[in-house]
Amino acid sequence: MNAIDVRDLTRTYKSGAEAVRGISFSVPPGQVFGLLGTNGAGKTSTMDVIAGLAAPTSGSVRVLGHDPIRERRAVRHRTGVVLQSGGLPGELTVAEAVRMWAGTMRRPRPASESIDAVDLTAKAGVPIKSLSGGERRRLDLAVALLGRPELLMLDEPTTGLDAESRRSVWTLVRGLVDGGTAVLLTTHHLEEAEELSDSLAILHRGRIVAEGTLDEVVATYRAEIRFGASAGRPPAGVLADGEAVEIEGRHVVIRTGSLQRTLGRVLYWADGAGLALPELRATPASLETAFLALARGTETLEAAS
Ligand SMILES: Nc1ncnc2c1ncn2[C@@H]1O[C@H](COP(=O)(O)OP(=O)(O)OP(=O)(O)O)[C@@H](O)[C@H]1O
Repeated sequence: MNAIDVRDLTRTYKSGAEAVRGISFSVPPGQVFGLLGTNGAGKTSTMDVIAGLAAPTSGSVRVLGHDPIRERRAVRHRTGVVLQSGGLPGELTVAEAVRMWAGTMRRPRPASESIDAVDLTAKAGVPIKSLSGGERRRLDLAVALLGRPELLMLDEPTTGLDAESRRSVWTLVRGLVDGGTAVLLTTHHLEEAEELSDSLAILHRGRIVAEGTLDEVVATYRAEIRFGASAGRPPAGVLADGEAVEIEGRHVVIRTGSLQRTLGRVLYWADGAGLALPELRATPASLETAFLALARGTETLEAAS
């Protein structure tokens, strides 16, 4: 059974804002599903429905086979959630807060084990209000881990964490996933999505615009060759159909579905013309390329062909 099944989900706010406009995806056990997107794309609106905090406007959501609102009791003990606003009382110490949460669970891990898993043992006696932003984020994660969840929902879990803490959270998440936990992850850190996601979807204005494994998503975007505009555009015949050439600022930019072939042609042209291509750079497609293409409103290769 899938940890999450989302079918034709929409969510419209009272203001009329259509935050989610008909999305479907599934997350099997033991996998990380990355939900990515531009600001306001609908990630948090989707996560809230899956976490049982809001009802869908239409469509259906199943979490571990259950309706996350109507069958909340069946779901609550089997899931862990890290949302953007962790709401633990600031007067309590780290250890007190984690023990308090453990008291509400059926078979919690020992509080010290959860605290240790997020490297907060040295801060166990410190009041939450004195923690740094990154330490609070790790405390939220410690609480989410307490119930040995089958599904972890992580909404931007490493925002505000330094590079070392971020990596230790990644290692922790991968360890849980190797043990069979499913993870729904939203993040603005593309490196994090690349590092953790077994599959991912990119949301844009409430719709999924790209979905699949990292390789599948990236393969639908174009690689880029760029060099100084002083060299001029390659003449007709150098590039194949469907390869776009533009002048962007001081650079000639060529976007292509076949980096090796196009680069070969460009270099052959430049050699023949006795041109040195200033600041030549060839960049394969990546999640970053995909995002920049979204921001520019550029079509994917599939849509363009
Ligand atoms: N409570 C609300 N009332 C009305 N509109 C809302 C509400 N919450 C979010 N929205 C709108 O819904 C859309 C999606 O917002 P959402 O927070 O789900 O996006 P997001 O992908 O999580 O964004 P970000 O990356 O900026 O956190 C946005 O246009 C936002 O303005």
